[in-house]
Amino acid sequence: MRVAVASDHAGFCQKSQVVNHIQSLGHEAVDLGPTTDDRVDYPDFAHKVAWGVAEGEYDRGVLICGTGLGMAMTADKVPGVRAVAIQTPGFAELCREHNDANVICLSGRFVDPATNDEIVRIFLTQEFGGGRHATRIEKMMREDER
Ligand SMILES: O=C(CO)[C@H](O)[C@H](O)[C@H](O)COP(=O)(O)O
Repeated sequence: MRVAVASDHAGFCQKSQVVNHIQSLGHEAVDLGPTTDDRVDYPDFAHKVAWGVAEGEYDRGVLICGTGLGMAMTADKVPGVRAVAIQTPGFAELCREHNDANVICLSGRFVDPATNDEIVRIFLTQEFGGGRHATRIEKMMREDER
């Protein structure tokens, strides 16, 4: 898979590790910035990843900020994107199996790097369950067309 990765200043400390981890899992990771830990506005980076996924340039996206919350709120507004803030491996599994998430947003301030690595691994390996979940995703995504 081709995976876009970006952060703000609060997630910058974990971004390189996440990029390296994605590559070690056999995927292509594209770092969309920032290049320093200078203070930035997370929507600028959430938009880069979310639009890249929405337009098919990337298969998945990973965003990292302080909490993951602002990144998720921003990315999820882009049509075609299903972005969620994830803090545990269990939620990572379910956001793929039940919700077919295509962007996850990690916390660089409240979740340790090893846990985020495991979250990313699950995000890139867990399949969508389909069936009853597909019906719900169809209903969810209809809002993007209104
Ligand atoms: O999700 C976020 C905002 O909802 C992020 O945690 C940001 O990284 C955070 O807001 C940055 O805060 P700062 O005080 O500007 O470092």
